[in-house]
Amino acid sequence: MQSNPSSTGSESPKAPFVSSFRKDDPLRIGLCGLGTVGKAVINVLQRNADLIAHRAGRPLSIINCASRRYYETDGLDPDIFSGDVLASADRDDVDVIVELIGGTTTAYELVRRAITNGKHVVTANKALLAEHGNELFDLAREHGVVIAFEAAVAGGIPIIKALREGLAGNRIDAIAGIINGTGNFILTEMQREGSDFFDVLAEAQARGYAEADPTFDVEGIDAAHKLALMASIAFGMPLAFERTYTEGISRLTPFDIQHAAQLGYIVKHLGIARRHEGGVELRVHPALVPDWHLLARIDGVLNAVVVHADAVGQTLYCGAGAGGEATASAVIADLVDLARHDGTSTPMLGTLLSKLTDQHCLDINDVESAFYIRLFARDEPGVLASVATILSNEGINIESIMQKESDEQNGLIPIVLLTHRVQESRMNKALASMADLDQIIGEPVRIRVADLLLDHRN
Ligand SMILES: NC(=O)c1ccc[n+]([C@@H]2O[C@H](COP(=O)([O-])OP(=O)(O)OC[C@H]3O[C@@H](n4cnc5c(N)ncnc54)[C@H](O)[C@@H]3O)[C@@H](O)[C@H]2O)c1
Ligand SMILES: N[C@@H](CCO)C(=O)O
Ligand code: NA
Repeated sequence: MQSNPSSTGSESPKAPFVSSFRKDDPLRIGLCGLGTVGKAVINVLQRNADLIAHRAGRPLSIINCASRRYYETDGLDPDIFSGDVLASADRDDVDVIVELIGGTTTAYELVRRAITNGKHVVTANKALLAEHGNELFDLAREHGVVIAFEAAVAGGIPIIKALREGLAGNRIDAIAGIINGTGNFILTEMQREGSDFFDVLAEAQARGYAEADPTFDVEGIDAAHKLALMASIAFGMPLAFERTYTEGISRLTPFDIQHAAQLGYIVKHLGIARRHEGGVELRVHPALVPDWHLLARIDGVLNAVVVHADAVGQTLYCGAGAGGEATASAVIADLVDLARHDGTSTPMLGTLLSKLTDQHCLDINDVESAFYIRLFARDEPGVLASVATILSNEGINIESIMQKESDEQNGLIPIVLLTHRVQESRMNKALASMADLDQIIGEPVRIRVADLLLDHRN
């Protein structure tokens, strides 16, 4: 593969890797990891070989494939298979390593080794990039190669290309999205069928949506990985995964999902990144989305990202956020980019790495939201008045309140209320005071109401 160090925007500070073959020769791929995504990459590359070669201007050829196990059904010549992924990075005949093994240990070693050997890397591994990206992107820059990662964020949706290239003329003010397919699949089933959390998780795993460690999906870590990557491009800042506020869906109950629906809201798990005067807000958590909003209608494994930008306004990107072929679509798009040109002319994070500027990340306690609150109270007079007094003492206005019939089994009354916007620290104080009331049983539940800056009412 030929690199052009003088191309505008190049991140290569030193002599780039120049391979021995001409532009019309195949792009030589070392595919590492033959799981859900790896197998799908093979399938799609084989099925659409001619049209991909036409578009790329040359064939894309897997010349080496490494994974723990090989199956005949993987559809590859067994002669190109090896059990040693790290050895793929040392081969002289490989131009690009496609890292689809996942995790942050061997994958980290593999990617470092590929880069130091002058190979481009295409990866779907958001955990690796969110945790080690600042170092790995720098390493790639030093060696004149790129790390391409469209598949790492929102699966098949071309959101990285949209943020980095399509919106390059805009100041991006906010991003809000459903960016974990497993989580959205679980919430959709809980909402529609009142299904049990763990049954739905098992189905998402069987369909190949979930991470090797599904805690990453259900505790919001995977979404935070993806949000950090998008925020870096949108705001021109280094990756700030460790400063992203992260809360998952594992404590949501069908009770709250159904009560939110009665109030006109659908519970979704959102990643939100927003620019403020004094910094940025990076947060991942469940949120109530008004049922008329487009994001409320994104169901199952679908992902959707809304971007708010100064020139274009709001744009919405929607599609399959997980699954083999959908993710393979994004992996192959990156490979086609590399086959067409060397890729080093587009900054990997949309801004030259040397020009990225760190931003202050707001503490979640300083962020303002409206809240859904649910309490279980003893069926005694005065409890509503006590709750209202606590809220009023913190300057919190109530938007609406629902007091339900007492539950026949435990004799407790569910109280569900919506508040106006308030700083999170004040809400936390109010919740602590409510929990201290004798009549309140168990921990109060609070879910933020999404403030999406949008009005897609239709
Ligand atoms: N599945 C999805 O929908 C999806 C979507 C987007 C991104 N991703 C990302 O893509 C990557 C792969 O995901 P997947 O779902 O295909 O995972 P998977 O578990 O199905 O496949 C991983 C493959 O890599 C192999 N492997 C792992 N460690 C290895 C090692 N040390 N040596 C040799 N082989 C090894 C495994 O044997 C397996 O074949 C992950 O980073 C994941 O986060 C997955
Ligand atoms: N486990 C991830 C895969 C796609 O990144 C999800 O469910 O969204
Ligand atoms: Na994508």
